Amino acid sequence: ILKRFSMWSSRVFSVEVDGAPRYFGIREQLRGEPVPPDVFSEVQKQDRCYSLLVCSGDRVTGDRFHWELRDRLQRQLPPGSGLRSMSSFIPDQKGSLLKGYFLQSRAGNSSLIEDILTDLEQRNPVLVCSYSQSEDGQQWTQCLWYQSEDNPVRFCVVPSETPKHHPSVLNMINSDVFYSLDEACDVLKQCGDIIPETRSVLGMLPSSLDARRKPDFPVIVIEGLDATGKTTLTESLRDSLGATLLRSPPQCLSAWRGRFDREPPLIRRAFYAVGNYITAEQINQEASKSPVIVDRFWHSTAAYAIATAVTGPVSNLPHEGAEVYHWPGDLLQPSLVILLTLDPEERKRRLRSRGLMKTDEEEELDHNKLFRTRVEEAYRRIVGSACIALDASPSADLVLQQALLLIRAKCHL
Ligand SMILES: Nc1ncnc2c1ncn2[C@@H]1O[C@H](COP(=O)(O)OP(=O)(O)O)[C@@H](O)[C@H]1O
Ligand SMILES: Nc1ccn([C@@H]2O[C@H](COP(=O)(O)OP(=O)(O)O)[C@@H](O)[C@H]2O)c(=O)n1
Repeated sequence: ILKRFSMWSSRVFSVEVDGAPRYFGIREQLRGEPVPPDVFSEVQKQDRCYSLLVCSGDRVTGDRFHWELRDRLQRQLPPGSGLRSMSSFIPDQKGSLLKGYFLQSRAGNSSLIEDILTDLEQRNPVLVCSYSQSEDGQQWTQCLWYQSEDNPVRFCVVPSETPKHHPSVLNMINSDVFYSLDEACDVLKQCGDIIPETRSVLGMLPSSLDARRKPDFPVIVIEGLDATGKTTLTESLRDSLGATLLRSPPQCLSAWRGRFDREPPLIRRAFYAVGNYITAEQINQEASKSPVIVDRFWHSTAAYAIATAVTGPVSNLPHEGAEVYHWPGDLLQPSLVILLTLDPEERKRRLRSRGLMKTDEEEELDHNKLFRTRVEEAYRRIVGSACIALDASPSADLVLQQALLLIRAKCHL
């Protein structure tokens, strides 16, 4: 059966299944040489390629398996083989995204890869297809790898149109970014057996949450990348305004933060989302007595989640105004959000001068300019409680003065 197997831009190809195109996006290399412009044209005839997609019906176990699989493949694949993250999706259809990996084995080590795949297939729900090239190099055969040539889908690699939405956007709502407390709690509740700490985290939620109650005093959130000066400014604002200083995630969750930072995005972001709701309740209580200053809140949670889920240039981000940038309907909205902006070199200098251990994410922010640009742009696109950017490069005292001017103008303090 000859099927259209179309290459989309540089790293996505599609196979028409029952007349509908199912796209396969090879996103970024995890090991081996950088992903060539046209991944299939670089494959030598004697090489074998495999697409390996996690199809678990339960998203918590599926996300955790996908997360663990990456480490396992990076450790076990034979030298010389290529490993790249891969997604399969139906263009612009929400919830259609399957995440997985694209393996390329050099001649001679296919059997090693197939031993790994056999073991995986027996233990977990994965869809594995193998790809082989025809002698003339014009055609490819895709088939379920254990069926070898039993059910081949033969196809040609031809250019195809670009779907409107980047695949990572399709499953973002309430998987990478949470828009209600219930959605975030549902994910943590599903983890109860595998991560006992979730019960303690959920136990920190107040019995009644009135997150949307209008606070009596102004609530000012300070946002920004690591080492832009949030801690310094929030502490000075607390002293200058006689305000209460809170942060998200709240102090009561700090014992479990490291544990959830090791989890896949679905679980990690649910943890930070619940943290925002606990902080919102603390804000409500404190803002009945004095102004409240908050160090990070929902912007941090949403901007980092969106920028992590999407790879590549800023143009891959969901478009401005997309649903993904909307403030959760059940979460307190601050009176003002100040986004500290800083030149990357000055930020690195401050990071070094502070000397604290860098988290993986901070490492990523440092050497991955694309990621940093996506975070900064995602911050700016969030609506509901838009950010006002404030240049954090002057001295700490000058930044404080600028922030006080903004607060007095916007919050009449
Ligand atoms: N306006 C500023 N000018 C120079 N250095 C600053 C300024 N604000 C903060 N710093 C220093 O930069 C480092 C990071 O500041 P910090 O407040 O911890 O940032 P964040 O909380 O955003 O990570 C600290 O060593 C701090 O003393
Ligand atoms: N409300 C929040 C706060 C932090 N976070 C996450 O935690 C990271 C910041 O952790 P951090 O320890 O560097 O924060 P600070 O050192 O800036 O306080 C962010 O990059 C987010 O990924 C979040 O998702 N939601």
